[in-house]
Amino acid sequence: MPTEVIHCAWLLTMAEGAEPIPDAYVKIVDDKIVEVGPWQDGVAADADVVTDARTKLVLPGLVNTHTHAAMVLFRSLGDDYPLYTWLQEKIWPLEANLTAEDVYYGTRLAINEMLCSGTTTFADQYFFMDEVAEAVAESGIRAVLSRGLLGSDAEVETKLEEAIEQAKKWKGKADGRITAMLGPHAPYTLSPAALRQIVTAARHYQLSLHIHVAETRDELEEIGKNYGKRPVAYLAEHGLFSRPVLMAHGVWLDEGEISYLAKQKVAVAHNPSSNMKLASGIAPVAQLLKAGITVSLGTDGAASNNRLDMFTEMRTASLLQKVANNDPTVLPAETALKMATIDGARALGLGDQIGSLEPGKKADLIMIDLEQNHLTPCFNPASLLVYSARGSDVAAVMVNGKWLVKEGRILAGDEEKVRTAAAECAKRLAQLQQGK
Ligand SMILES: N[C@@H](CCSC[C@H]1O[C@@H](n2cnc3c(=O)[nH]cnc32)[C@H](O)[C@@H]1O)C(=O)O
Ligand SMILES: [Zn+2]
Repeated sequence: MPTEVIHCAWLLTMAEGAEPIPDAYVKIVDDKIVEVGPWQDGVAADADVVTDARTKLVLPGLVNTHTHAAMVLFRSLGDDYPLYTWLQEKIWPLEANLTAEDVYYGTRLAINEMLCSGTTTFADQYFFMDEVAEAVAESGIRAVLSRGLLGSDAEVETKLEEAIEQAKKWKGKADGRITAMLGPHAPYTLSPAALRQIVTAARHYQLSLHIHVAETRDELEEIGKNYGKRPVAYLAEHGLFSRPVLMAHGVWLDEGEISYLAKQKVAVAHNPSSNMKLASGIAPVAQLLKAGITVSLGTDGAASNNRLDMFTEMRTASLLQKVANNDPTVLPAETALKMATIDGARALGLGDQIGSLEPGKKADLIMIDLEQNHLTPCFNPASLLVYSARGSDVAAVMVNGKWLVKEGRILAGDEEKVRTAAAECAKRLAQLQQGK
């Protein structure tokens, strides 16, 4: 059993009520954290490896709770449109030509981008889930995967069968780093019958649901026109909330819906950059938090962000709520950090395994290099992380007790190969689109 002790300048455990600890240590045995605390002589006496991080800040790995990883292939191919136009005219035609190989390399590229910017767990909703899972398994990252379900009832039936098989096949694989959910896409891409079928399957196989809800005003209007209801009521009518739900966006929610979602213990994945770029609106994050809802952060796909950098999302979430509420005390740095770590873990049903650095939890942690102009001085580590740091400040990343990034680079050493292969896939897809 290899034992590693990390000696760091600052430690943010993100444990309930814990303050940042200066001159601290983390002790790791195999894939788990066994001790944390202020550095003392002797704490590393039984260590096989002592990592000197006395110029670094250590915190839990960040949790990206909503993305479509392989969409990195479409980065910059459909900028500056509203959601429906973007999906129907730009993205879906591109996705129609995607192959399993494209999704594999796209996901590998996205994972490299995420790891290098401090994300250690991501929740994905895409297709070719076997290839997504292979990419996760090979890269060492942790993920909660769902196969997106949308289309005609017949299509959904086939995709649902596939999704159930894939969920069974991958659950707990890659040393327990992979878990699965079902991914009904959105209220406007599924019929009531399809929705009910997905919910029935989720109950039968005890799976949670990852779905886009109340993202745009257009969605509100369309669901209103078709069903005479708001999206949450429509989904509730078909039993969606009888399962644990990870709700992406939740931009257009009223007070009644917010208290209903709190009662149903729905977690909301807030994607501030995507919401701003598509001009979808401003999610009522301050109100959601006040209602006691678990609010986490996500990047959404790189075609609507266009980064997969959770530091950007922490900063943007905080600044956006301040200006929207005309109140600079709203969403302070500590809250943004919680959303990106422990609350992200809770939103994915992994709160007892990851999200904070506490004995018994998995060793998923990141290190920030403090010896940089824009990170000096360090009076308040949480503030520094949310308002000043960027993804590129991540020096090292450990997932499940294994170092995956050191000196800011992927240790596996195939970054360039993945980048070249993904760029080739993207080029082919863009050309196919143009040739139409
Ligand atoms: N097209 C696939 C399933 C797609 S899964 C996830 C879908 O979500 C789409 N998507 C990405 N970002 C957003 C968003 O912000 N709102 C709604 N859908 C999105 C994405 O393009 C993708 O089509 C099939 O044939 O089975
Ligand atoms: Zn999305």
